[in-house]
Amino acid sequence: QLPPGPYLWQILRNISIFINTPHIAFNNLSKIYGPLISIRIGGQLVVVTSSQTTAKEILRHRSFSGRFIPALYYNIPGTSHLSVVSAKQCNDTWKSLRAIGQTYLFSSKAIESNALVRKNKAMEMVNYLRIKEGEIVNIENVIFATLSNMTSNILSSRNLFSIDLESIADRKLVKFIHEVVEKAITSPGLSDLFPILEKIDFWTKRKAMDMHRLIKFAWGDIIKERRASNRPRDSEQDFFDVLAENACSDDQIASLLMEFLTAGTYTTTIVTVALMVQLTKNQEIISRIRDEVSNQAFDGHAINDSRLSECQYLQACVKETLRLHTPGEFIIPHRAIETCKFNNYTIPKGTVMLVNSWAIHSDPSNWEDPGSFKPERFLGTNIDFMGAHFQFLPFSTGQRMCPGANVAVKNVQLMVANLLHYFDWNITDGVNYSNADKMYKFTTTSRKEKPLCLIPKIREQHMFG
Ligand code: HEM
Repeated sequence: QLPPGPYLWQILRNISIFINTPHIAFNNLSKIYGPLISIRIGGQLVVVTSSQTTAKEILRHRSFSGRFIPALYYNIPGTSHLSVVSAKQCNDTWKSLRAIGQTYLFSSKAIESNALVRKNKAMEMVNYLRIKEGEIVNIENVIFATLSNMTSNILSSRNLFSIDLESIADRKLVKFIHEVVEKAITSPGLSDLFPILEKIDFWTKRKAMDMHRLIKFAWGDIIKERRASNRPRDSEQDFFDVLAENACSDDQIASLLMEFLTAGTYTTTIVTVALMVQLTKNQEIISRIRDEVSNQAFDGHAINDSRLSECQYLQACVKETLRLHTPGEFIIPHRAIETCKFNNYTIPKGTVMLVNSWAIHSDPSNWEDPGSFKPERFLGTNIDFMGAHFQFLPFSTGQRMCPGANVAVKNVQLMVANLLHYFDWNITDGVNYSNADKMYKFTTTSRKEKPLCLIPKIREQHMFG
C-alpha cells in the first residue's frame, strides 16, 4: 500500500548523488517510479514528490500539515511549546503565534507601518558602503547584517549586529544561525532515524544545550533590558511586548525571536545575494532595473518602499531568482499527523512528506530553458508567489505556507534597488561584469563556492548626495 520506491542497494550504489544532490536524485527517480516515491531511512519512512500536482495535494492536505524537524531543535529549551516553523501540528498556539506575526510583521498594514525601519536600515547600509568606496567588501555579510537588523528591530526594536559583522560576537552568531538551519532544522540526526537510540543520544542533547547558550547570548541582554523598561503605549507595541504580556518565559521568547529572525533573514539573504550574482553578469539588466527604480520609486531623497511594487521588471527579477535559486531545494519537511489514504496509497502517521521544489521550478514542461536566468518570462503573466500557481512554489502553499512571502519580496527589492541606485559594482579582480561566472559559481541552487565580495563605486550623480 506504500508508494513505490528504490531498493536500498539502488540508493547505496548512487549514495554520493543522494547525499550531495538529493533533489536531482529524487527527480531522476520520479521518472522511474512516478509522482510519489517512498523510501525508508533507518526507522523513518519518507515520501517524496517532484510533481507540481502531487505537491499541491500534499501541501494542502490537512493530514500532512504537521512538521518534521530533527530532535536536536526540540531539545533546545524554549522551543517545544512556542514555535511556528517547527510546530509539530497546527494547534492553537501555532494559530495565535501566526496571528501575532500577521499583526506585527506580515500583513500589508504591518509592512506599511514598518516602512521607516526598513528605509533607515537600508540607508545605514548605503552610508556604510559609501565609506567603503574602492575597497573589497564582503557584500554578503553586509546584506545579512542589514536584513537581520531590519527584522530584529521590527521584532524587538533593537539591532542585533554591527553592519560589517567584524566582531567575534557577530561572527559567532552568524555561524550559529547557519548551524540552526543546516543542522537543527534540516538535517536529521541519528535518533531521528533510529528513535530507539533516543535515550542514549547524548550528542544531540549536548549540542542542543550549546545552541541554547548561543540563543541566550544573542537575545539575553535585549530581553533583560526590554523587561526592565516601561511598558510602551499600545500603538507602540512590538512583537516582543505581545510575547512578554502573554507570560512567555525568557527561553521561549529568545527561541521564538531566533526562529523568526532565522526564517526571515537566512532565506532573504540567499535570494538577494543570488540576484546580485546574476546582475554581476549582466549590465543590461542592471540598467533596466536602475531606470525603473529611478522613474518609479526614487522620491528625490531615498527609495520609497511603497512604490517598489510598481517596479514590474525588478519584481520579475526577484521572482526569477526565487525560481532559479530557491533557498533550499526541498520545502521544509511536512509530517503526516494521522494515517490516511492518499492517491490510492496508505500513508502511515509520522511519515515525512518531502516536496522537491527544485524539480518543480526546473520542469521544462512549465519553464522554457529552465536553467537560464530570464526575468522576462514573468512579465505579462499573472504568475505570482502566493501559492496559487503550482509551477512556482518558493513560499509553498496551503496552511503552512510561508507567512513572510510579501515581506521577503519587499526586502529583496529594497536591498537591490538601493545597491544599484547608489553604486556601481566591480568584481574583485577589477574587471567589471566579466569573470563573474567563474568567480561566483553556485554549487547548489543557493550555495556558492565563495562569498560574494564586490567593490562599491559611488555613482556620479550621488557623489555629493
Ligand atoms: C525569500 C525568502 C523566503 C523564502 C523563500 C521562504 C520560504 C519558506 C518556506 C518554503 C516555508 C515552509 C512552508 C511549508 O512548510 O509549506 C516557510 C515557512 C516559514 N517562513 Fe518563510 N521564506 C522566506 C522569508 C521569510 C520571512 C521574511 C519570514 C518572516 C520574517 C518568514 C517566516 C516564515 C515562518 C514563520 C514560517 C513557518 C510557517 C509555518 O510553519 O506555519 N519567511 N518559508
